[in-house]
Amino acid sequence: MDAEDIFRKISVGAKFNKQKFLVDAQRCNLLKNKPTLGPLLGKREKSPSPVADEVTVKESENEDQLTILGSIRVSEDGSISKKKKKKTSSSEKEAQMNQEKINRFRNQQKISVNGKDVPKPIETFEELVETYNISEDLLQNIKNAGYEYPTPIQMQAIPRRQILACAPTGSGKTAAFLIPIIHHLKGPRKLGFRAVIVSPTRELAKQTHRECLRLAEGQGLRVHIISKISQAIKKFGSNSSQKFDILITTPNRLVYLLKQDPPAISLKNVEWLIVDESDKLFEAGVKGFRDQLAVIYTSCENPSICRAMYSATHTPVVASWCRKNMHRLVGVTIGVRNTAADVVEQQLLFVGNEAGKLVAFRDIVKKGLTPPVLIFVQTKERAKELFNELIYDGINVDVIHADRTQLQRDNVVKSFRIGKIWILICTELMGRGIDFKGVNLVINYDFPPSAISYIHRIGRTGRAGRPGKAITFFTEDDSVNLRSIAQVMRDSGCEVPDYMLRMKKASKEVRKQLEKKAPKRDRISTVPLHELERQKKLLKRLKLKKKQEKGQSKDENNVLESKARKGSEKNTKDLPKQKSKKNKNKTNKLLSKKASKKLTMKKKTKNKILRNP
Ligand SMILES: Nc1ncnc2c1ncn2[C@@H]1O[C@H](COP(=O)(O)OP(=O)(O)OP(=O)(O)O)[C@@H](O)[C@H]1O
Repeated sequence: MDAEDIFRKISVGAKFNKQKFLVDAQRCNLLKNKPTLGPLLGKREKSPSPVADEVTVKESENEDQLTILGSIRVSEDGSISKKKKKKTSSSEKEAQMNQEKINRFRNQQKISVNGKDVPKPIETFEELVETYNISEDLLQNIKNAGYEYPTPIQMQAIPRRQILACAPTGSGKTAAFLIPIIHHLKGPRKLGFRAVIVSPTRELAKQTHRECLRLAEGQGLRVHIISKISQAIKKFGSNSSQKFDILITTPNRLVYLLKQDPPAISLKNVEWLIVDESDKLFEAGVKGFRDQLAVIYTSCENPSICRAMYSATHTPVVASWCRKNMHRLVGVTIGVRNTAADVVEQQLLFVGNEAGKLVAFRDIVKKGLTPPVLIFVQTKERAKELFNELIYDGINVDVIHADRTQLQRDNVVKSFRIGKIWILICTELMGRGIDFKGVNLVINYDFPPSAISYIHRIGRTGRAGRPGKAITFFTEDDSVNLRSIAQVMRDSGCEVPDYMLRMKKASKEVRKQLEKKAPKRDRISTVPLHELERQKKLLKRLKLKKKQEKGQSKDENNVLESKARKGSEKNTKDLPKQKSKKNKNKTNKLLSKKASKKLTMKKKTKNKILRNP
């Protein structure tokens, strides 16, 4: 048995540092003489890098031996000798054993970490009291929320560190960042905001606000959300009492306040900055918030600030920014990055063409559908069209999109939460973060613009470990992202036809284009086009007629008004001109009183005359 055979036997399943191994292999002349090791060494033709050369020199004193795995050494003649074990102290041994235990636990929970001195994950919430000294009240709030055990992301993220966290949809990321904030702020102060949480939509900000109030109950912390800008300017400005602690906001509103002259809010005492849905907020362009995030980032001047980025999806842009800018960063990933929650049963449904979608949906309804259901479409126009179709089907349906007023949006969300609405048609606006408990089915009526969007959309079901289902309609026009979405499905254990995975990958440019601009689709309507045109014309004519009628009655009113004005002008010749409507009315009342007095006087004198001719 030669060195190579021994190496093969003992290296089954081991991970190698190619660079280091290259050096060792060279030392034993394995590279020159034994080409069979090629695949393990990567591209063999390449000469070792200067770093490798350096290592070769340093390790030259061991030239007669090839170190393969930690404690085993192979001499040139092939015999194995046990490396003299370095004497380890009992405390070192204990530390080693503890680390092994931690690693085993992380493996069980599918937690992977990177960074230096990563804190030990907690196994129970009670541990937070013992190890991190969190208050019994906070622990009680956690329990009152119904959280018995921490989820994997909570296990690893609650111990305070700057963090880049990636964990599946519905896995409890919100509490993972709220609990450490509530604990570390240690009650109210008069320093202005000390924690800022940025969310991409107002709906998500409101939801996080609610969760924060629930977890911070009894702690005295003042948790705010920016509802009305005008109110916020007065409330948080420099003249205010600075009696606020946590702010949950969308980037635009906060930036608006920061850009006032003088700024209507100060972030100088912020100790925590949380960027929720970080990959969304890092997106540049009209749909992204990158510039706004930069303004917020620079306004948080506190040098000991702790920043954390959370999302269910990981993008290299966020990761590289964090690596460059966040000191002692800890990276935490739960499960496999960029996969859908594995509790969601996913299905792709070929519907032929646009008209086929309505047929397919009605078919699903016929077979029986358990509400609540979310239906995603690509634009607000299509959301309105689909709503107009389904409203006549006798289904309890409503729609939410950016064109609806804030009050309407709030009411729809509320109604859907309490079960008043069974089916909610929505756009990408509701794709991220929204936690509707118990959504049974997500229908992607329009194909998602990217695999990332797909993961978030279908993540509205299957939350907190509950099962869920997602059906995605597709037509021949949806081939660009079919492959990547099929891959996401396969990665989370769903069956997909092989041909989808073999499809040609669309170029990055084409995919980006699709993300920026939704593809053109036939309108959603069962009414034939000519009938639709006829209805449109009819509606136009009706509107015009109404306008004309209004105009006519306006003209008539104008004539009457001008007559009345002339009359009153006569009576008010000696009065100063009245400006406001209120004053005008007062004058008219006064005049009419005077007139009626005159009239009664006249009548009285007339009667007198009549009585005493
Ligand atoms: N430890 C826990 N035990 C049980 N349920 C929990 C726990 N932590 C959070 N939850 C519940 O899980 C649900 C999902 O949590 P959350 O909204 O924080 O998910 P998320 O990871 O932020 O999802 P998304 O990526 O979609 O934003 C919520 O209803 C929340 O109340």
